[in-house]
Amino acid sequence: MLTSLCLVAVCHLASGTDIPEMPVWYTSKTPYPEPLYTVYPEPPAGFSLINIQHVARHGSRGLSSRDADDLLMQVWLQAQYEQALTPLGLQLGADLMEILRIHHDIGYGQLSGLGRTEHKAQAARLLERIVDASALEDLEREIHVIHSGRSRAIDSGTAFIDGWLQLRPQDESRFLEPVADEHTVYFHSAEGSEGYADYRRGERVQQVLSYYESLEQTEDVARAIVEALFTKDFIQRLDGGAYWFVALDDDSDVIESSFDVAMAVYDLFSIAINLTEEYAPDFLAYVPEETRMWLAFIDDADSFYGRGPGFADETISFELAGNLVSDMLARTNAVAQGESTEFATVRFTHAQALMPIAAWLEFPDAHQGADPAVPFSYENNPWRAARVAPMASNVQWDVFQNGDGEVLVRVLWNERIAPLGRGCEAYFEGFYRLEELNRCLGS
Ligand SMILES: O=P(O)(O)O[C@H]1[C@H](OP(=O)(O)O)[C@@H](OP(=O)(O)O)[C@H](O)[C@@H](O)[C@H]1OP(=O)(O)O
Repeated sequence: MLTSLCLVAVCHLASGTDIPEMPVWYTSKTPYPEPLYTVYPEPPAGFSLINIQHVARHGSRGLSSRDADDLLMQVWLQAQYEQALTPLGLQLGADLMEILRIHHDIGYGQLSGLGRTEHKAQAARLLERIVDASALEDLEREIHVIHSGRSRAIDSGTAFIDGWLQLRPQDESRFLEPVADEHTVYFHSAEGSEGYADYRRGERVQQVLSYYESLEQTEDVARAIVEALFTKDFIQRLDGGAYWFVALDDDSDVIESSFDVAMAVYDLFSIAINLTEEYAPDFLAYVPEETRMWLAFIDDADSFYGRGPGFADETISFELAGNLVSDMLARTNAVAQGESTEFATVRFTHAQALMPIAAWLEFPDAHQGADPAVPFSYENNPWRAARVAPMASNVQWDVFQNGDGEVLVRVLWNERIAPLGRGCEAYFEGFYRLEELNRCLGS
């Protein structure tokens, strides 16, 4: 009795409600919160694992491009030249030098040591989850590897496979050559995504983001950050247009205001927590406590409209995730019908896929669009990038079949049981009949 109760209790905890708490000012660059429990509900007797469908964001990384570090260094050097640094501002210089050095060593947009660790550990937990599966021992059943084509995604796949082979070296020949497939895992950059690109850069999104930037609270937060670093005269010159700092690698990345400085400081804080294995300095000292929530909110709003649920009256910000779901369904059906010998397909991509698929599948708190007349806020919407798509976030389907050919799919989100939306009826908690998934998720 205790065992079954304990299992039920743990399963409930592993059902997506045991998300480890993290600082409320973490957003899309949150390192992966490993599940507190990895005990899952099992399928009924007679069902055995036949296939796994997996898609994950790359692991923790450095800055995606040379911007916040380079730009802030330019601002700092100008302030130093004008003797316009506060004592904290003086300290910032050494930390900027260190973060620039780290990026020189690992490269911009690259996986960090923590990122590799995250994916190696995910492979180990997946194997632990399916350890009794007889199909795992059928070395003729191949494993497909798909990525976005960008190095951090490719390297995440390599780390995942390394983690897998450390435990099962006999599987080396099962992993097929990794291939890039933008259509299914990088659909916002693939052919046919022009409508999304127009939306992402279009007036509707820019208007709502400009609205947030215009708010008095944004001004107050920016001032609190810059006044801790620079003299008032320097800040007045900065906001008066006296300077125009441009990123060396991309002239669209500029700092020309206190707001730009504040977001750059926040970006460095956000990325430093991805670089713990590189001993990156802690930028939290430069983000006063009273500013953190609002900066996180501004960052989340950009992700929410850019690749999350977006506006409630349209689906353009996430509808292309249907390409990925269709691929997962097609492969599952092919194996169930005996038309494919794949054991698993593992995919490695970006927030641009994991945020939209969470909205498309209508996972809890991941899909509520914003009323066009009432902009997204932390008060009116539960969406948080740190929970929806942290680094290495993932969706996994464990596919089971019995002797009668019936198929059940265990749906996991960030390695926890998660209920699907879109009217999908669960067979029981965490499990869906494949025919139900074809009905509620099929195109
Ligand atoms: O704010 P940055 O420039 O880091 O934004 C990145 C995206 O990172 P995110 O903001 O989603 O944390 C990055 O997604 P990732 O999953 O690869 O980390 C994306 O690839 C990169 O192009 C930037 O997105 P943007 O929409 O081009 O600003």
